[in-house]
This record gives sequence, C-alpha cells and structure tokens, in this order.
Amino acid sequence: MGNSFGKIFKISTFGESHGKGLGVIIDGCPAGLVIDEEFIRSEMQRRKPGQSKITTQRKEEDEFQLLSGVFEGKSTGTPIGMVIMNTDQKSKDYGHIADKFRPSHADFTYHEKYGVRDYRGGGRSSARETAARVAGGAVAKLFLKHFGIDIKAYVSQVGHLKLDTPYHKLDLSKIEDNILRCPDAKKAEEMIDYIDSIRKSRDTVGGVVSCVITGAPAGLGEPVFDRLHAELGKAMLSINAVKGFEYGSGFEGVSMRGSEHNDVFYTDQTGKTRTKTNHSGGIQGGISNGEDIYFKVAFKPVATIMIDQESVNEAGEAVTVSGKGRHDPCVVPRAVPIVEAMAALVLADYLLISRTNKL
Ligand SMILES: Cc1cc2nc3c(=O)[nH]c(=O)nc-3n(C[C@H](O)[C@H](O)[C@H](O)COP(=O)(O)O)c2cc1C
Ligand SMILES: C=C(O[C@@H]1CC(C(=O)O)=C[C@@H](OP(=O)(O)O)[C@H]1O)C(=O)O
Repeated sequence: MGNSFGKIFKISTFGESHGKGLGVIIDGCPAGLVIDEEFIRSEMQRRKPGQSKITTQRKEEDEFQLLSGVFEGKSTGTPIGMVIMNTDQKSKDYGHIADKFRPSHADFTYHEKYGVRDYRGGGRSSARETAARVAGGAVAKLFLKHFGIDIKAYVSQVGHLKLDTPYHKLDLSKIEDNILRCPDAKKAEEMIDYIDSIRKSRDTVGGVVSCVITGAPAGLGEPVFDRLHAELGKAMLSINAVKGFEYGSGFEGVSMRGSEHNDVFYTDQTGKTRTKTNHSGGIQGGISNGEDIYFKVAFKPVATIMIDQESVNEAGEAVTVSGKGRHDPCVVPRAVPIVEAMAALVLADYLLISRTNKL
C-alpha cells in the first residue's frame, strides 16, 4: 500500500535517498510501444539534482538501467523495471539531526507511524523518490504520443512574483530556455534572482507550477468517484511539498457569475462540439470534454532551512535544529517534470480505463 499509483497503467516505486538506489516497476504498459531510452534520459535530466545554482547541489546524473519488459526496443506487455543508483549521498549532513525532527519535514510523522526510520536524507520521504516517477512518467508520455496527447508544465509563480499571462498566450516552446522553466524570460530572470537572494539568506520559498494537457479526447474519466480531475488532484497532491491543486477556473471562479463562467457550446468547422471559453479546464462531470485540460499545483517553501529553529527530539526534549548540506531553495524548477510525469501517468491510465462507454 502507498507505493503504487494507477489502476491499469500502474507504477510502483522503491528506494531511499541515501540507500543504494531507487527504481520503478511499470505494470500494464501495452505491448509494442517503442521505448525511446534517449527520451527517458532527457526527462531524468530535467529533474535531476545539481542542475543549476537554484537547485540542491547534490550531484546525481540519474542514469537509469532498464532491467525488464523491453525486447528489441519495444515493450513486451510484461513489467518494465528500471533502477537508478545513488552516487552522491552525504549522510553525515544528517548525523546531527538523527534523533531530531525537522519542522515541517516528514521526520516526526515517519517516526510516529513506523517507530524506525532511515533519517539519512529523509529516507523514502525525500523527493529523490520522484526520480523513479519521472522514469515511469516518461514511458507514459511515449504511450500518450500515439494519441497526440501532449503535456507541458512551467513555473508560474515564485513567492509573491507571479506570471499572470494565461497559458494560451505564452510561447510554451520557451519553457526549457532558462533554469527556472518559466516561458517568460523577463519574469524568469526576476524569479531566479529572488530564489538566489532567498538561498543566500539561508531560507527557502514556495511556488506554483502550471500545467496544460492538449490533445486529450472527450470521454476520459469516470463520473462519480474516479473523476478525471480527482485523479489528477490525487496525483499532484502525492508529490512532495504540494499544498494545493486547482483546475480550470479554480478558486477564482468563485467570484464569477454563472453567466460569465458557463462555457458556451458551438459546432466548429469540422462538425466537432467545442466550447467558446474553457473555465471548466477541459473536464465536466469528471469526464474530459476534448478541450485543453489545465491546472495549477502549489508547492510550499522547502522545510530544511539553514537557520536555527526550535524543535524536539525523539525523547521529547527541546532542541535546536538547522539544516546542513545541500537543499533546494525552491522546488519548482525541478517539480515541472514531476508534475508532467504524474499527469502523464493519469492520462495513460484513463486512456486504458475509460475512453468511452458506448457501443
Ligand atoms: C523537486 C523537490 C525537491 C525537494 N527538495 C527538498 C530539499 O532539498 N529539502 C527539503 O527539506 N525538502 C525538499 N523537498 C520537499 C520534501 O521532500 C517534503 O517537504 C517532505 O517529503 C515532506 O512532505 P510534505 O512537505 O509533502 O509534507 C523537495 C520536494 C520536491 C518536489
Ligand atoms: C536528491 C534529491 O533531492 C533531495 C531532496 C530532499 C528532500 O528532502 O526531499 C533533500 C535533499 O537531499 P540530500 O540532502 O540527500 O541531498 C535534496 O538533495 C533528488 O531530487 O534527487
């Protein structure tokens, strides 16, 4: 329980941040899919630590080894296994807090739940686990390409600095042009400087990742509990440090009237039923309607800060804790490929579950 995601296109991940390595098992990937290892590698590179001055300086190349489920470059329909070895753990950075709880990390809750924990680098609670998700998500993306479904995420907020332009007015081909992964170069520069100043003050800051899915057909999703947006929400809220998820008009829709918010239907030149606006975010009644699916994910400031904070240890005694070593001053630049990977897993799963339910 708790280490798997998905119903038909399923992933299970294993591994800890300072153990030997991590990995993913993908079960349910249809046979005959060309497994483009170069593409998987490029996705891993987008997430890896040590990639710029505004990320953790842990240096991992995140090279993966494909162990199973692929023959002559194509999936065989059997479980696809991939491992990623850890090479740059510095466990002594955690020696001073082995029995102490970092405020707002998972140290206390893991201790309460299991009574035993691998304190090194946060063990399995570390976002290092998301390397395995990105490997799994890359295979899901390869599957989605066959259906013309594309997923693009980008940074739209860092602290109080916001990119207010809606996604359809941005040039999303520019996302990878800067180390922040924000398609607006000027805003990106401001946000990067801000993260750098926060890092220099030994503190951390939160941010928002926006995501848009294009090319999804109408009919994905289930009408009651397994609504498409509910599954996307679960996927996003399962990512480390996520505190919020909203899709379509989200919380802003609250201040609109129905007459403004309703997405009016029309028939386009090809005879397809479309909507003039898309406040619904491409999903109505839990089912995709063929319009773009878009959502936002809010990330909190990283818990481990290089500033003394009050806490307690396992014996309940008052202590002071301060982080050491290498931490992200802001997670959003590296969270972009993680958000895309989780979205790809949901879409791949729902393509297999529920495209339509009629003769
Ligand atoms: C890409 C990414 C990088 C992260 N890097 C760090 C980090 O360097 N230090 C840290 O304390 N937390 C980091 N986190 C957040 C922790 O993993 C997370 O706060 C922890 O697992 C506790 O879970 P929660 O915040 O979801 O409650 C990162 C999260 C993500 C998504
Ligand atoms: C290693 C990664 O990020 C780590 C995520 C993380 C955390 O607490 O989530 C804490 C840091 O771990 P460590 O102190 O072991 O370097 C980050 O570097 C990674 O993403 O691959």
